[in-house]
Amino acid sequence: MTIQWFPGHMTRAKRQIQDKLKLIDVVFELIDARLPQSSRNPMIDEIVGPKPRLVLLNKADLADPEANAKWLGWFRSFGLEALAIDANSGSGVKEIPGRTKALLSDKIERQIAKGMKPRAPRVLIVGIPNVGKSTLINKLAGRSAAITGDRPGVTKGQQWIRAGGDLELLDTPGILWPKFEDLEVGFKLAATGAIKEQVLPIEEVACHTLRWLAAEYGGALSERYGLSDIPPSLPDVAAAAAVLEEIGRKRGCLAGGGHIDYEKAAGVLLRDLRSGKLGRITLESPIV
Ligand SMILES: Nc1nc2c(ncn2[C@@H]2O[C@H](COP(=O)(O)OP(=O)(O)OP(=O)(O)O)[C@@H](O)[C@H]2O)c(=O)[nH]1
Repeated sequence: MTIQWFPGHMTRAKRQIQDKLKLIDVVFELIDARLPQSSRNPMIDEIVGPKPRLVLLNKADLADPEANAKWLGWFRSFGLEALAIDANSGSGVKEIPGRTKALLSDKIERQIAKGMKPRAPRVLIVGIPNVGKSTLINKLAGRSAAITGDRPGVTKGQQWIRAGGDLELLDTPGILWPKFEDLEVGFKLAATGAIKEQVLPIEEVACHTLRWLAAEYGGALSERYGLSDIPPSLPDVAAAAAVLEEIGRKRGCLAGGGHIDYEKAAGVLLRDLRSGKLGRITLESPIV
């Protein structure tokens, strides 16, 4: 589902999350490991405020392992606890309850000092559409998933999900808008499937993607499509279109009259990127 974000929607989304923050102990900020910058909400610090937060780089299985390590270091340098996970397979997910408790250790110690039995931390998962929020909820809940019923103060219809004995999750995650501030960000979000490709012309999305890929992963491109060496810098969209044409030719994406069907070629490239067939790829590096 692609949401059309207008200022009114953004204000409402922000307000809904801030209402839920009153009920929880910790926020899991889910971002796409392939686009840790562009898949973040630009107002996230303001929205979450001082509430403890765990940043989860999801889809880490599709992202470049070296880049994952760099990004984790980058988040930690800003004092944010961060983990790389794959909510689909569950890799890294087991570490989440322990990290959550570590984040809340002061609060837990205070409860113990008062003779209280520390309760399971209450969690809200937030992130942009399609980043894997529902997949993570299901994975965390696993077979021990149990809806614990309405509690006072919880929005009508909203429930807590018990994840093992360790966490309680609000069943409806907070949906945030991504960073739309420039067209390049839009192209990256479309390339990874975070926004529907119909929003932007697919050939343009593919050409922009080829420019990023050539810079960092030219070898993977040449290998996958049997292309001769691609220069690391494709100076403009026309140069990228020439590479797309070559991919189309190699893959038999033909329109009438022996012409290349660019739309088809773009579809091949983007499907390969999203499914990991081009290898593990991250489309942006931390700015240091
Ligand atoms: N490869 C990979 N795919 C993932 C991972 N997590 C989620 N996905 C896939 O990403 C897609 C979106 O996942 P969802 O859990 O529906 O995402 P969501 O954030 O709940 O989406 P909305 O309901 O649109 O807000 C699904 O096809 C998942 O299978 C992951 O860690 N790795």
